[in-house]
Amino acid sequence: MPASPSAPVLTCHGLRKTYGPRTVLDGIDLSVTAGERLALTGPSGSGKTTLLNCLGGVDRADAGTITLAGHALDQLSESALALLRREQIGTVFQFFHLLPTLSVAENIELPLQLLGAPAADRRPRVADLIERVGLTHRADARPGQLSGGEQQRAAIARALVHQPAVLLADEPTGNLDSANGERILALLRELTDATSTALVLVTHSEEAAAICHRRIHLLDGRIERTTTAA
Ligand SMILES: Nc1ncnc2c1ncn2[C@@H]1O[C@H](COP(=O)(O)OP(=O)(O)OP(=O)(O)O)[C@@H](O)[C@H]1O
Repeated sequence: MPASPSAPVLTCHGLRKTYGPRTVLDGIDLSVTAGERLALTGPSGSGKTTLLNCLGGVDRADAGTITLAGHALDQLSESALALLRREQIGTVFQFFHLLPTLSVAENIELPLQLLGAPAADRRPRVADLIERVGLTHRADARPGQLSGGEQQRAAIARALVHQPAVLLADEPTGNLDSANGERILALLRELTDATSTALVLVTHSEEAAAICHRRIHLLDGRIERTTTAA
């Protein structure tokens, strides 16, 4: 499964993050190209989620640089960073984080609304994504009426509807049984291939790491090893 040989869409150099006296990330360098899937693995507490949050601009690092779609995150104002995140990042979580009062279609449409896309542009994008994740027949349901696997499929559609450069996923199969987990992984692979979206995937699961082109294993906030899929 060759990744696109294009320029990196997300890089970090010398990333460092501390919480009080504790150094949680200690000099992380990585880069991801368009269409590439990168797994972040490592024991509990090794810094995976902290790294994902820094890469996504949710947390500010204490030192080092992060460049997303050509923009150095540490040089952006809060409002410019928020806009860049909205445009260039999609996020999938373990517990779905869909808004319970909105329908599946409305949840998926939300990123486009927040970006101010006209309704005429939003509708075909939403219809396309709902179909790709196999939820057309559930478009009007509320998230609470869906199974966990269906909620995660809706969350993936929401994460990709605005065509971000990077999809960040934190244990996306962690709350699913193995059959639903497999379906979610197949979907992530298929959709990131089809859209050339880079994926950074935090996981404890071998099956999830196996859909990735490369794996970075963290230990105590440092990269212990990097492996490339055969
Ligand atoms: N807001 C915070 N304040 C203080 N310490 C924090 C904070 N967030 C994370 N940490 C600490 O940073 C370390 C790394 O946490 P992180 O969540 O990144 O690990 P992880 O590798 O994702 O773990 P897991 O696999 O259990 O989710 C942990 O020791 C954690 O307790």
